[in-house]
Amino acid sequence: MKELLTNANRIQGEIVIPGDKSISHRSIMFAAIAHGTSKITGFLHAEDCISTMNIFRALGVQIDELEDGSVIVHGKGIEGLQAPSEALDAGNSGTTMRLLAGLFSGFPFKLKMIGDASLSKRPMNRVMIPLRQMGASISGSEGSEFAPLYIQPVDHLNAIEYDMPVASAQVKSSILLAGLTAKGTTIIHEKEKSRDHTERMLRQFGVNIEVDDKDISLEGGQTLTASDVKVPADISSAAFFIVAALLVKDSQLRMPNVGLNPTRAGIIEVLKNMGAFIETEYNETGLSADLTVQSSDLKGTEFGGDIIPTLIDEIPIIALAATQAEGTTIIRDAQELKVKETDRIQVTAQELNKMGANIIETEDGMIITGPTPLHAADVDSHGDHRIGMMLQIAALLVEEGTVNLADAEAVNISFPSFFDDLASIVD
Ligand SMILES: O=C(O)C1=C[C@@H](OP(=O)(O)O)[C@@H](O)[C@H](O)C1
Ligand SMILES: C=C(OP(=O)(O)O)C(=O)O
Repeated sequence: MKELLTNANRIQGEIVIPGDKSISHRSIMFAAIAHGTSKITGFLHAEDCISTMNIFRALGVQIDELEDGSVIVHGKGIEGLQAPSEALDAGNSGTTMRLLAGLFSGFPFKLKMIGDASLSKRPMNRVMIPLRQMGASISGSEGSEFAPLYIQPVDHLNAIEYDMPVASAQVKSSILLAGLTAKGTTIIHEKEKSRDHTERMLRQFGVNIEVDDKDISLEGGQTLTASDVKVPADISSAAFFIVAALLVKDSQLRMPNVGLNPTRAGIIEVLKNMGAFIETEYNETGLSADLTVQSSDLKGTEFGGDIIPTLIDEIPIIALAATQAEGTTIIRDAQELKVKETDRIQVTAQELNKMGANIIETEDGMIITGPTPLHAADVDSHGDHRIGMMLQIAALLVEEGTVNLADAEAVNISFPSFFDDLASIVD
């Protein structure tokens, strides 16, 4: 149990948010399968990305971590990777397991991928079904769709044309990475646009990939060329500090260089619709911005549909903001939350309601009525990093008593310095 910070007077100053998790994973993957040496600056040194890094080390790739936090990857090309001597451990990371299932399906050696208890309960048919259509030999534990995953070498993969049944960047990326080693042109049609880091970064590594809004195509057999990657701050991590500064009175917080790729920036739009003061000063790439946030009086809102994939990981912290907003907030079309590290609809409602919130779970989201004062309670992250961080921000609003968090170490999955960074800006 960790005793959380409570009763915050104000939040002031500037905070450097750690690197984007989605981009950090992909920077290691693409640099490892590229020819030549790539330097990654702003890399996220957190458990999920370390799982990805260790997997490529086990495949024979030299990866150096420098003292200034940057990472040098000595790429070997896809054909240069070696068969590992042990099972590859994706830890808690869905991104690692699903993207690499696609990449490894075209490899000439057999592999086993394992994960922790949470990852071993997350659905893998969403990648195994299209990968089998491409000719992959991939199966889950004892005929199930769950990890450990077993991949056997096949003669070759064939490209497919695939209509995505679910909005998921992990599924899209898995198929694209299998498409790299497949014969023919892989074509994907998305119903709702999911984060496009894979498409942008493959292009940066020299891959010819065509993107026409929700239609993507990539020809197999292409090689990657080393490229340096500058990872911006993670909007999904910044989200906790944004909401903290909005909800704690008399606050003003600046966060430099936060990634605001349009396929990830839905939280800014939703919070602004709720009345949030958030200033965005974009840099020249148009994909990241310096953010300034001030305490704001919020009102309830409704959202669903296409915006959901652009803020999927931020829904627990948006739900907390909604508990402090005037009126009702309705979140729809977010059923994907049920298959994250926890069922984030159920756990968000259960844990915040313990503190006095009024959240009703629905099949595909939540109905939240505010504002409700939050009171002390013992709460639990259930091993989910985003739930743990959201509950610490909730605790800042508790005026009396102690809030204890079970399984607080979960924050190490995406944001190891979270508690220390927060303490440095809270009065
Ligand atoms: O591709 C990625 O880096 C991610 C995609 C999303 O998952 P889904 O593809 O399952 O929606 C997101 O929730 C996850 O945190 C990271
Ligand atoms: C869902 C998440 O990650 P992953 O799917 O990679 O485990 C997350 O970080 O919120």
